[in-house]
Amino acid sequence: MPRFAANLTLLFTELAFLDRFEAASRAGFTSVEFLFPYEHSPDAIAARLAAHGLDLVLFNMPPGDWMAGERGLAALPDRFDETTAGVETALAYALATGCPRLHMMAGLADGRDSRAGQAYRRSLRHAAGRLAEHGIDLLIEPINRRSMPGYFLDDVDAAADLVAELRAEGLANLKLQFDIFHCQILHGDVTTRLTRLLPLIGHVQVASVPARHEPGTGEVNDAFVFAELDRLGYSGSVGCEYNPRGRTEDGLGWLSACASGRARI
Ligand SMILES: O=C(O)[C@H](O)C(=O)CO
Ligand SMILES: [Mg+2]
Repeated sequence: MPRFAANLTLLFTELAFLDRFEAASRAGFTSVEFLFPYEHSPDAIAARLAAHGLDLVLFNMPPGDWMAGERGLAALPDRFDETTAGVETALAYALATGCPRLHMMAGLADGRDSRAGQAYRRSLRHAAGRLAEHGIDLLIEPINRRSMPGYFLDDVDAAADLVAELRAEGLANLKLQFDIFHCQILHGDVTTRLTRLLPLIGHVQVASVPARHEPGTGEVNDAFVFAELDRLGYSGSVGCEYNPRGRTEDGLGWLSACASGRARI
């Protein structure tokens, strides 16, 4: 079975953010991810990770004004300075915590807008260069527009093509963030895409479809997908980026079902 990372933005929300690290460790997780750490210092995050023996496997670069509805800056032509400042901010957290990969969100823009496409490539080239200096990977994630209306990058195959294009230019640390939840909503055909795109994938995430709850509670046989990841030799993590149906701990039975190798969760 893959190594599962607790997403501390969505899980254990019964607790304050900094208290979620201990809860994740107590629940048996050895790694975590989250959207944004920026309300806390890098040292505070690093201290919680160390105190509870957790690895941090992913977080997002600053997304602009999230509360005002912004969902990233990279494809916004007039926000490059803020984008580059965000890379430096995220890099400080990654270096303090040992996080090996960062997700750069594109923002709300028309995917057919050439100016947005040029801005996106400029942002990715800059960020990949800065992160490569420290051996850190840069990830981009296609997100379905039902979950995030207006999001610039909303197609898995187009995202993979862009990763391949820029990797061929030399951005070897640019990788695809493959969220099973978004892929199922956008396209279906999840395991075929996982197989075809595996060389480009830097991180996987999971949630049930359509409700975005615990794995195994939706239309996808998530246990089958996890077994396929094993068969494919995927050595990364699977981020548990779902909204628990009740108390987080009460919904973790799927983890032990996976560990026991049960065919369905
Ligand atoms: O929503 C998602 O699936 C992304 O992983 C994310 O972090 C932006 O919300
Ligand atoms: Mg995701």
